[in-house]
Amino acid sequence: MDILSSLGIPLPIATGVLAVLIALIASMGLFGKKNHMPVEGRTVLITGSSEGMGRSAAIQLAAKGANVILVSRNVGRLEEALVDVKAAASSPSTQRFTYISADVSEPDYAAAVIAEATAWNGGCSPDIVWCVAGMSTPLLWTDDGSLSAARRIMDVNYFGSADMSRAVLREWLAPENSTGPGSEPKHIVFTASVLALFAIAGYGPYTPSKWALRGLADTLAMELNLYPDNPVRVHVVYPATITSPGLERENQTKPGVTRKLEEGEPPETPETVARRAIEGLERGEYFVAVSFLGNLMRCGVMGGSPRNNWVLDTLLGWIVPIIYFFVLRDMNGQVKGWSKLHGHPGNKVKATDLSPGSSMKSSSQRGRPTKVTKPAPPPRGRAPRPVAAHLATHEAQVHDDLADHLKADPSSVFGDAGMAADDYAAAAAAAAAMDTDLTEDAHGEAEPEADMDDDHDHGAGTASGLPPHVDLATANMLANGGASDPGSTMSPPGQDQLHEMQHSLAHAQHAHQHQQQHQHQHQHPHPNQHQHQPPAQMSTPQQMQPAHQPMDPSMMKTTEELARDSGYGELNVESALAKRLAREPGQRLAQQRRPEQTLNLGRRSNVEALFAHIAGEPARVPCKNCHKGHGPWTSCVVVDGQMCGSCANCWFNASGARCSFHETRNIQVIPQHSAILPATAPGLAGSDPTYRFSTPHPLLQSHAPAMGSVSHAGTLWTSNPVLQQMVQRAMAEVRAADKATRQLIQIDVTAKQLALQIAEYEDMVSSQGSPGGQQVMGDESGV
Ligand SMILES: NC(=O)C1=CN([C@@H]2O[C@H](COP(=O)(O)OP(=O)(O)OC[C@H]3O[C@@H](n4cnc5c(N)ncnc54)[C@H](OP(=O)(O)O)[C@@H]3O)[C@@H](O)[C@H]2O)C=CC1
Ligand SMILES: CCCCCCCCCCCCCCCC(=O)[C@@H](N)CO
Repeated sequence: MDILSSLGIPLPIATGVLAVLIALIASMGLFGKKNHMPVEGRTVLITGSSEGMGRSAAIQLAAKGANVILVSRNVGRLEEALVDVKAAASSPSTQRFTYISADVSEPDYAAAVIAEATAWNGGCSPDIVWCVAGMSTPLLWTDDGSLSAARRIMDVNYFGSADMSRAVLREWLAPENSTGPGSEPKHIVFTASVLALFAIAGYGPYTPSKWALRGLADTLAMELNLYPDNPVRVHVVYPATITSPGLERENQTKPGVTRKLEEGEPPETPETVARRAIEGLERGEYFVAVSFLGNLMRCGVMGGSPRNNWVLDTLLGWIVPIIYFFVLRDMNGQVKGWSKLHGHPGNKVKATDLSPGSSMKSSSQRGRPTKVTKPAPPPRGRAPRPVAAHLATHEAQVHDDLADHLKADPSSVFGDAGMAADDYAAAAAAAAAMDTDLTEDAHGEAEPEADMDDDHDHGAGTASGLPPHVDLATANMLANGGASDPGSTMSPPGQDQLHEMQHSLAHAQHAHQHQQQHQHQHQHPHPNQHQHQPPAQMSTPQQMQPAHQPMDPSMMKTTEELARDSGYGELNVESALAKRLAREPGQRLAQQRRPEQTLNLGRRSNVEALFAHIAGEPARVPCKNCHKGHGPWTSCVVVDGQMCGSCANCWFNASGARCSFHETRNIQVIPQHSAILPATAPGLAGSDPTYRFSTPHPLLQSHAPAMGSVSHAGTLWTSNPVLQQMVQRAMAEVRAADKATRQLIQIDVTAKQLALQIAEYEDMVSSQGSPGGQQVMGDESGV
């Protein structure tokens, strides 16, 4: 009831609602004995079941005795999910499980999937089909890319489910498949969202796709009466926020105001949502809401839809408009308040506009490139929100994976390299613009996106839509490891020269390495890692004040090596995050609380957890679970910006959702973009030791935003082992270098210094009027 009282809803109404709710629960007890959707021995096909709620539903239905067919695109993740689903089976000897890789957005994909499923199932079509596959790219409606996002989302969320329902209904409803009026019904389940019951600002590209599902379901609910001999039930599930990989992805583009508005309904884990959804299906509900507010919202929209319970739904339906009077007043007030506080959304760079390194400028400047930052044609319209990349990266990467059966990990696309959606857009643009020799990781994301552009109109929002200053800045970051600030980028000639110098330096170093291939491997940043280096990587001593531990290069071990030293042999390093961490300098040996315990390192996320434990930074105050002595290892370690903020211990064997550091537990502190983290966030920083918004070191200040791209924003390098390692690595590199290499390093350092000075000068010019060109506090925190 918290939300109600906080919304100022009078007590009598709240009490009335409560009374009806109690009646509702009681009536469920009275009417709810029969299981309307038994699954034991039956076959369930679930789309979108490799991750998130779909995966949890598959596991729980397996535990209830169902045979399960998983459907999604990424084979690697399907295989992983299949292992967990099999492990949950209640009678493993008789239950059967498989997966089918398919893209639900492909026109006419479903008939083939149903045919394959039917063949696998001994000629019988699945008894229950649950369409869960979905995606979301929250944006303001006038943002760049929102329309192409809407089309894409409609293809996945609506047509993906519509096609599947049609394919399976053509099977189920065929005359030769009649089973008689009394037979156990088949079930087609759609997955919508509470947003299909109550819309909030910022979900324009998404909400209609879910409303459309409601329309289709109502249609089918009536149409299915045409087939009394082929009983089929249709259902729609309405989750609110689910702490899934999908949520992490959508948060990359979510407008600040949207985050604020959705705080009213607390996030739930995929397991909880799946469990409540299944309970509702078993009760025989048509519209399945999985929370109290969800149920209220459901009763508020019933219109001509079939009711779960005519009496209660109607009673609640009378009350809900009164509640909405207050809710809408409050929410519209919040939106107006937001606009008062933050100004016209188009007049400033929103959180997601910020490429790493750009800083919030004074309001007169926001989003408007200056002469210096704008060397080529002006950007179109308002400050661009390069979102097409968000759409394209995860998605295109999966396409790519499917094509060559790579087991890459798109779920960590945004997290793994520490690059946000925007960075990928910029990276792609930069790649196109400069024909840069991007490192592997960047290729992985940038190229498929280019492919996507052929099919969709995303390209307009990315490569061509981005103002050149972003392209160049990001290209610079990619090329030299991040020493640039898009808000203050050098002019193209300077950039080009620097780039060339670096290019030749890289070549020379490479050649040199070939000549003397020896102990270099530990000191030399891996080519992939190079782009993740915070900007100060090769800075001069007066900038970096190297850590005073003298370092023996041969002492430095990678995380993977330390994992082996800790007794974990044979590791399957598959996910992008694991790959990255494996190469990073290890910080510690992993010490198990129970050394006799054998950890399941066949699971990719567990390898990530192990590596994170070795490479990460110890939390100042352990999370609640570690404090209680849970988790495999003896210390509480986090890798900034990874694993949804949860610690390595909690990430092990779970999604970390229970970790008290988990970002969705503390939604206000999730950085929209780490580049705009508030310099100080009293209370927040204090309450969560993993978020340390210390004022950037003065020497790093101008580069702190760029460091956002490597998820170290706001962390003092002196207290950050990764940065320390970087300094040490740089020292080691120089010490180990011979004369020729040292000369090259000297050129590199000088070039970077020059670039820094140009950048700083530009920053100064472009921030005239804003206080010192300093990072202005981010506006997403509500602080
Ligand atoms: N997360 C949330 O806050 C909410 C989510 N929802 C809805 O609930 C459902 C589940 O959400 P969530 O748990 O977050 O899901 P996730 O985003 O975590 O997972 C999505 C699943 O769908 C699959 N998928 C995505 N696109 C396609 C595609 N084109 N073809 C085939 N499979 C695809 C993914 O696998 P792969 O990438 O391998 O294809 C994955 O298995 C979705 O329909 C979502 O819209 C509703 C309310 C809130
Ligand atoms: C009578 C009723 C009272 C209403 C109270 C209003 C509370 C607003 C909650 C909005 C929650 C939005 C969750 C979005 C989930 C989703 O679908 C996306 N995450 C997917 O992208």
